[in-house]
Amino acid sequence: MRLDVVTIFPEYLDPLNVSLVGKARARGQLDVRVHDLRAWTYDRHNTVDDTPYGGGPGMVMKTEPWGDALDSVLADGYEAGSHAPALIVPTPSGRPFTQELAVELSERPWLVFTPARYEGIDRRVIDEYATRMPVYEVSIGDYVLAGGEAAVLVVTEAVARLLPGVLGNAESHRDDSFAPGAMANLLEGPVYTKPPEWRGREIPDVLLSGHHGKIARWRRDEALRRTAANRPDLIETCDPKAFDKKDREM
Ligand SMILES: CN1CCC[C@H](Cn2ccc3ccc(-c4n[nH]c(N)c4C#N)cc32)C1
Repeated sequence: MRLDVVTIFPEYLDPLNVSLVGKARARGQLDVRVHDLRAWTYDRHNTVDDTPYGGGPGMVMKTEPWGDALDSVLADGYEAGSHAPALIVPTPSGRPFTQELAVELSERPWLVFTPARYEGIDRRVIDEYATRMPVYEVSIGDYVLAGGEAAVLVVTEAVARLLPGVLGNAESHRDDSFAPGAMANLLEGPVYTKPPEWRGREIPDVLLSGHHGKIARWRRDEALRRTAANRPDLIETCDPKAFDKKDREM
């Protein structure tokens, strides 16, 4: 998979050099290219913004730098293979970014991110590229950030960990929250490791029992309890029949 990011803060994407994404890049599983939008400005001040038509607060990012930047990035054609790019536009007015959408994006060969700043990008840029490729306007949550770069980090990590070979078996995303199956749409339960006693706090006996069926049932019950407490909205989306089937397997 290839990821391109066009931004006025390229250094904001430095975390893509470390940890899971950094390792995937080093192994050649991920090709990440970060571009400074100001490289496509030609005035003395490297201007990327201007006042909004119709008035209002803040500034709007100009069409020309974005158009020149995206044309340049897309011209690569990704070795002119059958690599259809998709544009990923972080915005508070976008569709919620979910695990389901992460799975959908992880199946695409090429993602081009356009994290904006100020009050966003002149709408004509999105409309222009929507004539050429799929555009995903996504929001990472119901709060307002100052720009889209944090969303690029979030989406990239959520997508990269789903790519084949990026997570080792030990870190499998099989039991992820929101992954399909009996644990679908359930939050993770509590986790424990050595020492067996810490400041008078011990490990739940079932986890020391070695009885895999009981452990699996306990973990599911804990996930249900935590989901009911923190995300009751997800409870209705669970498939109770999946639990019966899972119980029969335990
Ligand atoms: C007051 N104005 C309102 C419009 C947005 C302005 C800041 N901004 C400019 C570009 C941009 C991109 C994403 C986000 C963002 N905020 N919250 C999320 N979940 C996001 C996501 N993905 C925010 C952004 C601030």
